[in-house]
Parts: sequence; structure tokens; C-alpha cells
Amino acid sequence: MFENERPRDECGVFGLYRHSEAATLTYFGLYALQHRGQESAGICVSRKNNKMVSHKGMGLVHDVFKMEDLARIEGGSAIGHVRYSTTGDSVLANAQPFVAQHKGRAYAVAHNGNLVNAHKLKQELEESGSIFQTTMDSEVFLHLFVKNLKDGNVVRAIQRSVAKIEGAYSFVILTCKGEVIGVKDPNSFRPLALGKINGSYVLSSETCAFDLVQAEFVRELDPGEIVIINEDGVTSIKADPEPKTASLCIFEYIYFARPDSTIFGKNVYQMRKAHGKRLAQEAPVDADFVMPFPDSGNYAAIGYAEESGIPFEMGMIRNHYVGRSFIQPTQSMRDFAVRVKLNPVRELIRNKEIIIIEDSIIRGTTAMTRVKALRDLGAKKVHMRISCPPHRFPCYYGIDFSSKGELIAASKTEEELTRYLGLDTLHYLSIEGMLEASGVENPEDHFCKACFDGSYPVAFDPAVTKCCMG
Ligand SMILES: O=P(O)(O)OC[C@H]1O[C@H](OP(=O)(O)OP(=O)(O)O)[C@H](O)[C@@H]1O
Ligand SMILES: NC(=O)CC[C@H](N)C(=O)O
Ligand code: SF4
Repeated sequence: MFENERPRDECGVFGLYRHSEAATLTYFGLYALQHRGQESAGICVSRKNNKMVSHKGMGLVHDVFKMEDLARIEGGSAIGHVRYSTTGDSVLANAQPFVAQHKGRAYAVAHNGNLVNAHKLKQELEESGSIFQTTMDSEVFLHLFVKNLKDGNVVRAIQRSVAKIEGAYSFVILTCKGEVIGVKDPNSFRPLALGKINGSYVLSSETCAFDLVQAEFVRELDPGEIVIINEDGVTSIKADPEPKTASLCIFEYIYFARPDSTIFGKNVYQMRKAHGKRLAQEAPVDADFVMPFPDSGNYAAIGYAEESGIPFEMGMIRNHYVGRSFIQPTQSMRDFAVRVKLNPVRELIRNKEIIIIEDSIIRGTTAMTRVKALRDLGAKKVHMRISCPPHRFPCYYGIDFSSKGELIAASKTEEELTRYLGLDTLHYLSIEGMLEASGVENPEDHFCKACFDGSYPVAFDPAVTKCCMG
């Protein structure tokens, strides 16, 4: 894991029920979700006679799809996926949607999340004769699904299959009849929303994709809900019994989701700003200006500046032609990659006291090299404030930092980190501050925050690694 030693983005899913431009709109949907996965992209479209066509490739959405690819698969219902791997290698065979044929019928699934018992289930399935085509956790679901499809009842087969899997899943499923089905795990780790477009329905990881395709937001799926979109409209089947406590990934707000999206009932921009305001209350310090490490730090920095009354400056400029995460094999190349991404505005920095707002520190590469750059330009004092608590524990639910050794805050105290990063002062947002500023009732029963406090909502086998399915 962690070749680039940075948190990797995670997957985005999109689905659209019967539309003359289903493939093109799904392409635009994936474009809007690109920040969730930059490894591979794919679209799968239903056809008459229980068939499907798909187009998948490694890389970014605009590299994978040419206009002629979309024209070739246009029409029907469509589902799409942008991937960043959490289980299984980054190879074309693992690009999603994953498609399977069963008794002359095709089914496809696009998955955001991570199944913590996939390894065990795969062993059981192989014992009973299943042959796997990929090394992804997501494939296990489709094997269970076809095994449970004996009487041809798709919804019952989904219900029986989700009863077996554990962990995080927001699935978008396409059946050979063109039905589009959304499924959310009972903990609701990852977002998934329903929208309406020209009398048809659409599903997306984030609402920013609805804005792009001009769909109207209807609602988010509930924990454990299955939504079936077909010629009868939308049918919802609630989990039985209904889940009591959700564990929505709070790190979606801090880093992953786009600020123009509304997830889990709250706008991401406003949540980040509220975290920044709280950070200003918890860790005030005097300075000439507040500046973010863009992009994800921008919104908490606005909140910090507003609350503290200290001016806001964009002291560091982000190169927009570099992705969020990019794999570099050596430390010197990683340092170079961060230099490409973030460059200081030198005229602003000399002799100034600065407060940097950063959304998170994972390995510390960004903070280390960019603080040094500010020092080299003559900054008088450099304070850093982080708009989330220290990352001390790995994530097993769909974010790819699954090894404690890579998390710099797992082995260093705040004081040690201050020295290591060359800062005058460093403060993280407290766990209580993060939860209280979120503005939800009973946040302890609402969010997953396991990477900060180690209280994991779903049990997992720590021996299971990213490559355990190979
Ligand atoms: O401590 P590190 O290992 O350097 O990781 C943390 C950095 O990585 C992320 O930036 P990223 O480029 O992924 O996304 P962004 O442009 O949305 O901030 C995050 O916002 C931090 O800046
Ligand atoms: N980040 C994700 O949501 C990844 C989905 C799935 N576990 C995969 O590795 O493809
Ligand atoms: S462990 Fe952290 S990143 Fe993973 S789901 Fe929980 S809050 Fe999100």
C-alpha cells in the first residue's frame, strides 16, 4: 500500500436509468467525481437482449473516453465508476464497473467502499467452485448475488448478499433489463444520493455531479437502504431491522468530498469553514495573515480568518494541472511532486508571521517541504493549524491509508512534530471540537472517526491487507 505515501482519493459511482444520452451524462457525472478516484474509469450500458456494453481504461476520465467511445455505447441505462484502489492492484482488470454474465444475463456493479470480510468470503466461494476474474473485494458481491439469484428475484438476491458482506459499500448496480439499483451499507460510511433528470432518475456519490448534468437533487439514501429504479419509478426497500447508529465517514467532510457537494445532509464547504472557526477558537495565535495549503485547506482557512479577524491571503498557489494524488516512487520525487503542486507567492512571505491552515497531515511530505519553502523565503514565524485531529489509526473502510507506520502522527507527539516540521507552533482540531462544530445532534452516534481515536464501528481482521485477494 501507499506507494505515494499520501491519502489516496477513493471511488466515485454514478448511475442513470434509461436516457437517450445515458453514456454521455454518466461521463459528465464521472468528470464531476474525478476527485474521488484517478486510477481508472469505466462506464457500462444496458442493451436489448439482456446484454451490456462497457468501456473502461486506466487514467483520468477525459483520457479514458473519446467521443467515439461514448457514441459506441450510447443509450439504455448506464452506470459508471472512477477508482482508487483499496483492495486489489491498480490494473485494468480491476477497473470498474465489474461485469458478470450468468445464464445469458449480464449484471454490473460499481462500488465505493471496502468490504472487510471479502477475503474470507472469497475463500468460501472458491471452495464451492467460483472462479475470480479480479483481485478486488467488490467482485465478491457479484458472486454472492448470482448464487442468490436462483428464483430470479434480483432484489431478494441483493438482500441475501448484503446480509453476508461486512464493511463499507455504496453500490450502484445495473441489471440486464436496464434497472439501476443503489445500495448503501447499514453504517452509511460513504455518501450516495438520488436525483431526477428529465423524468428519469440518477444516482451519484456526490451532489456536485447532479449540478453538472442538471439533475435535481431528490434525497440521499438512508443507511441500509436499497433503491430500485425501473419502469415503475423508484422503489425503496429499507434494511430490516433498520440500523440504529450510522457511522458516516467524517473524513469525507475534511478532505475527500468536493466543497460544492452536500453529503450526509450538510454542505462540505460550510462544514470545513465551521471546523476552521472552531480551530481559531481552540488555537488562537497572532500573525500577519492566515493562508491555506490549497485546495482542501482553503475552506477551513476562510473560517479561521473570519473567526480570528486576521486577514486571509492565498500565500501558496496550487498548480491545477496536477492531480490530488500522484504516485512517485522515491522520496526525492515525492518532494519534487509537492513542489510542482504548491508554490509560494514570494513577495507575500518575507518578514511575515504566518498561520498555515491545512486540512490534514498524513505522512507529512506536504507540510515538511512547504514549510521549509516559506522559511527559505524569509517568513519570520510559521504557525500551523490542522482542521482535523491527528491521524493515528489506519482506515479499513475505503480510504487507502491502511498502515499505521505511514501515519506521521501515530509515532510523534505534537511537540515532536512541531520541531520535525520546522514550525513555531502546531495545533490540531480536537475530536470534541470537530464533532461539536459539525452541528449534528449526538455526533458520537453519527460519525465514524476511527482514524482519529481507533474506535472502529465494524470489526475487521488486521491481517487482511490491500493485496490479500491476489
Ligand atoms: O501529509 P501528506 O502525506 O503530504 O498528505 C496530506 C496532504 O495531502 C492532501 O492534499 P492533496 O494534494 O491530496 O489534495 P488537495 O489538493 O485537495 O488538498 C491534503 O490536503 C494534504 O495537503
Ligand atoms: N476506494 C474505493 O471505494 C475502492 C472500491 C474497491 N474496494 C476497490 O478497491 O476497487
Ligand atoms: S476510519 Fe477515518 S477515513 Fe476511514 S471511514 Fe472512518 S472516519 Fe473515514
